[in-house]
This record gives sequence, structure tokens and C-alpha cells, in this order.
Amino acid sequence: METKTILIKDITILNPDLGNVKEFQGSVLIENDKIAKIGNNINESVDKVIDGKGKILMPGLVNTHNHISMNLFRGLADDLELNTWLNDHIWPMESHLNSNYCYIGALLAAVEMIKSGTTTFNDMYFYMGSVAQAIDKAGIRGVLSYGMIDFGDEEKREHEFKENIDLIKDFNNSANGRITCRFGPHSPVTCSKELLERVREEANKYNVGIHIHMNETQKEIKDVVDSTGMRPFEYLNSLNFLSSDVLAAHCVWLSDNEIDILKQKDVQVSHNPCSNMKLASGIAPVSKLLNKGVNVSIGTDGVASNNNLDLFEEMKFASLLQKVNDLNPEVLPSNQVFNMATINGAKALSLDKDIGSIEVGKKADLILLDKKSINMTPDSKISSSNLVYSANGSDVLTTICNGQILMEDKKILCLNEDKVKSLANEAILEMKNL
Ligand SMILES: C[C@H]1O[C@@H](n2cnc3c(O)ncnc32)[C@H](O)[C@@H]1O
Ligand SMILES: [Zn+2]
Repeated sequence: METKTILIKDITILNPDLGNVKEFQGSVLIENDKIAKIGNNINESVDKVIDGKGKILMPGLVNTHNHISMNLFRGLADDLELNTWLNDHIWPMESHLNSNYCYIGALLAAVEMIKSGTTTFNDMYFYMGSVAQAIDKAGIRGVLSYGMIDFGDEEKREHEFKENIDLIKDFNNSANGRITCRFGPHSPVTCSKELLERVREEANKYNVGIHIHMNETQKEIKDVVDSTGMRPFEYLNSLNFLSSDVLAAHCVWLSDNEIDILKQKDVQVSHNPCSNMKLASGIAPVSKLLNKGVNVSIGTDGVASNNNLDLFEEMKFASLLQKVNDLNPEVLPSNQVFNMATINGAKALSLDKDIGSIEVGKKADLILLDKKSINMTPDSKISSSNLVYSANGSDVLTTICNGQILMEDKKILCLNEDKVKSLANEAILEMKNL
């Protein structure tokens, strides 16, 4: 196979580096799907040169909790708390889903992620085969799980395992390695003990991770305590469920003992500040978790509770929310939040040997931003400060995933954006009339 090469020339590079964001001026050579060289004197003749002057290069962002097909439900049910939102609005609407709607919703989300600089996302939803097809086409990186819910019903449980195992068999490590799969037990409230125990067994058997909602609301904690006598993480610990391959979304309400369990078992946390604020679920103790050495990453959750997939916004909210919660402006400084949305996200998904930073040998998942946009001016301080506090997704000019340019100078190359928008508008109209 012929080598495809891209040289990103003379650009300001921002890299996470163990709590310190490293900034330097240089060029990056991409060979096929990987970063081949980083330096100042790269003289290879290449297939394509991208002029980096006036631009910033950083790793593609990693969104560690999402339900991407829910992009169809943007604005469907605002200003509600989680239970009413799910029971009275979202689940009734989801009963009308089919593979075509989930495919269109996934395409819509893919366009939004590419435009706002996300190259990897972690998903849990339904009709995941069609989500995998959409992601294969869109060119981004996805970690996919089926949202398993049994409410103690044995027949439903068998169905959920078949769905998730079929997804793993059909799509794990597909699309040139861009798609990997996990198990997706929805939460300890909606999943029985039998389901959770078997998920751990099957995850070990198939050597895949687990994606689960945890400790999102006070009601959920009370429900688990009432039925098991234990708090949610104590309960999962008693089932030997917890390990470093578990990605726990939300983790808003945590006792000190649960934080110790998270640390001991190396559970990976996805912090979702916008969704937690919008559903008025609460404020996750992120600074405390980070101080204890727990790996905390960032997710948007689905668009129906956010209402967008802009991880630049999410980084800013994560930082500001923690500052006001702790009444301490020094917590979650911009370099730490930058790490959370890049290298911590990669680690949370067990992908840190491949993505999350700009290093030779890693996959070329990269984004370029406009240094000259009005909200980044003056540009003397190009640092994580500008990216976390001043930028937003619309400052992204170019998005590259697995060495493939998916958007260049704001033009999406891999999908027809107008077509995707009109399909999405038609789909949600149809669903509302069902
Ligand atoms: C996969 C299922 O999960 C539902 N969902 C989406 N967001 C949340 C959330 O924040 N907490 C709990 N459940 C959520 C989604 O609608 C699917 O039914
Ligand atoms: Zn969620």
C-alpha cells in the first residue's frame, strides 16, 4: 500500500503533559494514520502540506460520555429533572426509534463533533449497528456500547446480552481500528444484580470495557440504598464489578468511602457538567477526585440534556463550576481541564497508547484552530487559557482523525452536511407524528 503523507508546517503545538500543557512551535508529519515526526526541520516531500501559520494544533478532543443518536432530540424536553425527563419524555420518544433514525441521529452528531473538534467519543445507546455504520462513514473514532436495561426481567436480560454481544462480535476493532466496543449496563437502578454480574463475566471473556451511569442523582442513591443497603459504588464493589476498565459517567453524589473505592479500583470517571447543571442533578466533587488521584475525563452526555456537543464549552463549564462550588478560583486551572478533555479521556477509554496527545507513533487525531479569531485576540498568550476560557467549537478550522482530513478550513469533506441536516429535520418530524 502506498504511504499517504501530510505535513502540518510551522504551527503552534499545544500538548498535554502530565499536568503541564506544553507549548511549542514546530511541524508535524503524518504518515498514513500515524504521527511520524515532530520537529522544525522536516524536509520530506509529501502528498499534502497544511500551512500552520496563525493556527494552533492540539490533540482531537475526547468526549467520554454520550448517546449520539439523541442529537435528534435536541430541545425536546428542557428544564426538567432526570426522572421526569427520562420517564415522561425521553423513554416514550425512544419507543419510536428504529435503526434508520439512530443512523441519522449519529450522522448529525458526527458532523457536530467534527465541526467542534471532537475526534473520539464514548457512546451508549440503541440500534448500535447503525451507529457503527454512521461512524465508519463519518471517519471519527467511537467506543460503542448497547444501553442494557432489564429492570429484573429475565427475558429482557437475555435480549440485552444478545444485542451487546452481537455489537461486539460485529464491530469491535472495525473501521481500521476506529471503532471499539464495550458493555453498556445503563445504571445500578435499571439493571438487576444478575445483569451486572454477568456483564463483568462477559467483559472479561470478550476483553472489553464497561460504560455505566453512576451516582447521578440523590434519588438514585436512595433507590440503591433502599434495595441493597449499600451506596452504589459499595454495591458494585461487593459484586466485584469494579476495575480500571469501568467508565462511570456522572459520579455526582459520592461518599468519602466511595471515593476511596474509585481510587482503589482505578475506576475511570466521566464528568458531565452541563448535563448535571441542566437536569439540576448536582455538582460532582471533581477537585476532590483529582486530588485523590482518580482519573477524571469530560463528557457532554446526550444532546437532549446538554444541548450541544461542544467540548470547548464543556471544558469551561467544568472549570468554572468547580471554582464556584469550592469557592476557590485556583481549582481546575485551564491546563488541568485541557488534560481532562485530551489525555485523561484517552486513558479513561484505555486508548492512551494511541490518542490523547501529539506524540510520534500515536494516531494522527488532531485539530487546528484559528489563532486569529476575535475571541483569541490578543494572541500573545496562546496557552490552555485561551483554549479553555476563550475558545469555542466554532474556532476549529480543520479536523483530522486516523490521519484522514475530515474537515478542512471549516468545510466538511467526509459527509454532506446539508443532506444530514435535512434528513435529521425530516426524521424528528416523522417521529413526533408517530
Ligand atoms: C441509554 C439510555 O440512557 C438514557 N440516558 C441519556 N442520558 C441519561 C442520563 O444522564 N442519565 C440516565 N440515563 C440517560 C437514554 O435516554 C437511553 O434511554
Ligand atoms: Zn448519559
